[in-house]
Amino acid sequence: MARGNALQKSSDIDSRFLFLSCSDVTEPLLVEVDQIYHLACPASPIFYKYNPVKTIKTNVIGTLNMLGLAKRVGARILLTSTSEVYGDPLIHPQEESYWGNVNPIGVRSCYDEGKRVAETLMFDYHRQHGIEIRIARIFNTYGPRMNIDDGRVVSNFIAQALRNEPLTVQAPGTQTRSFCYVSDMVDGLIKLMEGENTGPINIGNPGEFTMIELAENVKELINPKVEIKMVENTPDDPRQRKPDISKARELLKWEPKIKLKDGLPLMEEDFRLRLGVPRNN
Ligand SMILES: O=C(O)[C@H]1O[C@H](OP(=O)(O)OP(=O)(O)OC[C@H]2O[C@@H](n3ccc(=O)[nH]c3=O)[C@H](O)[C@@H]2O)[C@H](O)[C@@H](O)[C@@H]1O
Repeated sequence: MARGNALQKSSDIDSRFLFLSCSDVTEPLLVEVDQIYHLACPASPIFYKYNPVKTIKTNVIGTLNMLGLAKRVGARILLTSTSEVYGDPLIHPQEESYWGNVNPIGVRSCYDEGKRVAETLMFDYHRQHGIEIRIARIFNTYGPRMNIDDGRVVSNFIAQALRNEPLTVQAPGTQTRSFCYVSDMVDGLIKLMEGENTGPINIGNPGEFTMIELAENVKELINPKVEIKMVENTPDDPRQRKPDISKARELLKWEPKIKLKDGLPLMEEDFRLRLGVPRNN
């Protein structure tokens, strides 16, 4: 639990949590904490590309501020890095020793290179100041309570199927992703924080799907009549992505439990409620 100035208790959410009003990781944060989960920065490409300067500030200045806080109070800090540090990967599946294939000046760089700098800062503070660090490389994650208009592929397809709108597969549709259910992800992050390994450690589900396969799965599950439409893609979209999770299995004794075919209906239920589309519609 955090204590400090600018604290505001939330009455409508779990009483174990306190929300910090005026909190922005690009500003110094004066609180007392034992552990820091540094999750900051939007992860949806639409959102992180909307204000790329703010995205890279969050990754660089935000990480410096969180490391400064960790140093001042002696806290352990976990950074949620990303599979995007591997860029458009030339080895498959991706293991942590791979240095990646990233465009340093592309439209995704604010996020990809931002997270790469964040990893560098974590290790520099660890080596120079002895800060206890943990780095997770998160692969695509989905689940209930995701923003309906988040813009990422799983939420897009589910919302489109429920609204009876075409599922927008970005060309060529053969690009792959590996989707991890949110409760598996949270479990992996807590195990990493509580364990003895700095990482980086891949946390993700190695089940790999093309975007056409994902669209077909969603169509079959939610709306067999919906159209699948090929649309233009955005620059630098990685062509393949699948985590090698040997390290997570061995060092954290963690592996995902929920397969995509079991996780999608849980997300569908939540989206139906929020979009007001009952099952018999
Ligand atoms: O979900 C995540 O956790 C990841 O989301 C993004 O990575 P990306 O894989 O590009 O996420 P999406 O926007 O969901 O795209 C995945 C694939 O689906 C395709 N897509 C997306 C949206 C859509 O409507 N249709 C569609 O075919 C994209 O072209 C891409 O190939 C972030 O950049 C990652 O850091 C983050 O870890």
